[in-house]
Formats: sequence, structure tokens, C-alpha cells
Amino acid sequence: MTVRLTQVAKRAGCAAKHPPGYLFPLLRGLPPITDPNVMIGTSTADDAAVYRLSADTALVLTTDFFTPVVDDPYDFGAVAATNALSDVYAMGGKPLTALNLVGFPDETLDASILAEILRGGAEKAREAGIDLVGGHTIKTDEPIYGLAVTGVVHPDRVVSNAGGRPGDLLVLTKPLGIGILTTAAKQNKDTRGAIGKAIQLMSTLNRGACEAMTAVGVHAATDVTGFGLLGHLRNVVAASGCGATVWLDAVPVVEEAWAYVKEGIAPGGTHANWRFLKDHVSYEDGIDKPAELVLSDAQTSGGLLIAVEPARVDALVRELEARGTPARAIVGRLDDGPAGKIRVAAKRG
Ligand SMILES: Nc1ncnc2c1ncn2[C@@H]1O[C@H](COP(=O)(O)OP(=O)(O)OP(=O)(O)O)[C@@H](O)[C@H]1O
Ligand SMILES: [Mg+2]
Repeated sequence: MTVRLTQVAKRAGCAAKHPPGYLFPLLRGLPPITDPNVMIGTSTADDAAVYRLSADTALVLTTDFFTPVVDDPYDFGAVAATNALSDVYAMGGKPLTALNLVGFPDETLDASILAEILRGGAEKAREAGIDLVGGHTIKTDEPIYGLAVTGVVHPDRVVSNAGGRPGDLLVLTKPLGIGILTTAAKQNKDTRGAIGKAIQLMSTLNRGACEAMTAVGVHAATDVTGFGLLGHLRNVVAASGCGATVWLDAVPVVEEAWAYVKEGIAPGGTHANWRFLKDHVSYEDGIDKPAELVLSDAQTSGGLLIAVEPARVDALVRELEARGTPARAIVGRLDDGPAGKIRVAAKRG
């Protein structure tokens, strides 16, 4: 009988992340970074660390791993690898190499399942133009897979999450709803058969989005993953020292996710995000809880959220279109509201 991987893990994908309210106090307890060549460390909760090697080269260093978010082992491998590579793209970087990070319950699952997970990851790395050069494998109670990825970027062209400026427009390159859709499938409630759409989105590399933003020149970017659109935007506005407004009707959402969230389906991580965000986000009257949950939905391998000056937004949208990104929606604007705070309006005013 085929094993359904989502049934052997309690949590799924990026929804397994500890929420910001748990992580950030821990990060503040880490020893301070002293090496002057560390351009980006943990203080701004960015997507990856950046280390200057020379005047024209910096390393981009990141790792991501999680428990199964889909049933098929090959798909799980491909999604986890796409998600891990995404943090390099979010910094404007180019991946160079990757290492496999593996936890596997060898007593309850056949080794052929792990082989399929690794095949999915390796083929995605190949698609990204890099080799898997090693890894580490331990016994665990639930399968865990991801990558540690090393990339490069020119030190003057790092796209951090701290460079946003009031007035910048916010562009999102994949629709939301992935956490809701994968949860529906895991709970056998995906009556509309939408999991295929979610797998397609999760295994789409953010390479095209990265190439588009570096071609145009943008102020800031991050990838939208476990903290949801609003959670990752909160990191951008906190690091950039500004506020933001999101226009609900401009946010692309996979249609079936609206139906499921209204039926009460959403990952635990999405609810945790929503609770954390209460102190940082205000919603215009009339915006209902399902919409708040969609905007907080824990994405696995979501798109890039890019802050770009208004004069360049048309060029960015054109470049994204040329590379076929799943979405290229202008979803909001940075403003000079209180630093770190977000307002959600029903529509663009
Ligand atoms: N255990 C840890 N020790 C040190 N730094 C950590 C730890 N966990 C997370 N971080 C750091 O916290 C920051 C935010 O990490 P987080 O995993 O939320 O973002 P991310 O790497 O962009 O992942 P994703 O794109 O999947 O959301 C990063 O600077 C990351 O390196
Ligand atoms: Mg990230």
C-alpha cells in the first residue's frame, strides 16, 4: 500500500515553523555578531545571512527543512528544495551549491521512500543549475527534508528586507492559500481537488522572480512562507523602519482556498500567525476573519514579496510576466505610518 507522507507527520511544511513570537525572543538571546564581513545576520530576521568575501563577491547562506506537506515523496523532495532555494533568490542571489538535510524513520518507512524524496530534491537543484554536494542524515520519528544552500551576490546588489522606503509599491509573485489547500488535502477535505495547483505553485522556483527584480532594481524583497504575507511583510516594515498598507482585493488567492477557509480549514501555523499579528496589523471594518486568515496563511514555498519604487513597477511587472511567474500583483504600498505596523484596506484608495 502506498504511504501517504502527510499522514506520518503531525505538522506540514512551513506551517511547522515556530511562529515569530517564539523565534524572535530566542534570536535576541544569541551572542552578538562581531565579524565586520557579516553584512546580514539574524538581527533583521532576513531570509539568509550574507557574508562579504571581497569587494565584488558575497556569500548567501541559508537553510530550510520541514516535515511532509504533500503525500508523494518525490513531490515532497521537490517542494522542500524549491523552498530552501527560495531564500537565496529572495536576497537577489544566485545559488551555487546545496547540501541535503535529512531525518528519516527507517523502522517504519521503506528506504525507497527516502530515495524518492532525495530524487525530487536533486532534480529541483538541477533545475536551479546547481549540484547537491553532500548532506547529513539522522533517524527521526517523522520524515524531515530540506537543504542548506550557498549562493553568491554582488555586495552592492544584495536585496535585503531592510531597504524598503515609504511610497514603494509591493508586488507579490505567487497567489496565497497554499497552507489552506495543503491542510484540506491532509485532512481529506480537498473535495475540489486543488492540491495539484498547490504542488505546482510550491515547486515553482522563485528564480524568475529574482531575475526580474535584479534586472529592474528594487529596494527590498523577502519570500512569503511560514509567517504568511502579513507576517513576512511585518519583517520588511520592521527592518525598513516604515509602515505598510495592503489592499485585500488586489491580493491573488487560489480560488479554492477561499472556499476551504470559509469551511474552517486552515493550518495551526496560520492561526498562530493571526494571533501574533494582532498587535501589528489593523483591518478596515468589514474585513472578515476568513480574509484575515488568508492574509496570515502559512505558505510553503510561496512567492517573492518585492518593494519597488513606483517609477519602476511597470518594468518589474513586465519582467515578471516575461518570466512567467505565477502572479505579478501590486498588493499594497509602504508608507510613513508607524514603523512595523500594517493596515489592511478592502481596496486600493
Ligand atoms: N535556530 C536559529 N539560530 C539562529 N538563527 C536562526 C534560527 N532559526 C532562525 N534563525 C534566523 O532567523 C531569521 C528568520 O528565519 P526564518 O526561518 O523565519 O526565515 P527564512 O530563513 O526566510 O525561512 P523561510 O523563507 O522558510 O520563512 C533568519 O535570520 C534565520 O537565519
Ligand atoms: Mg525566507
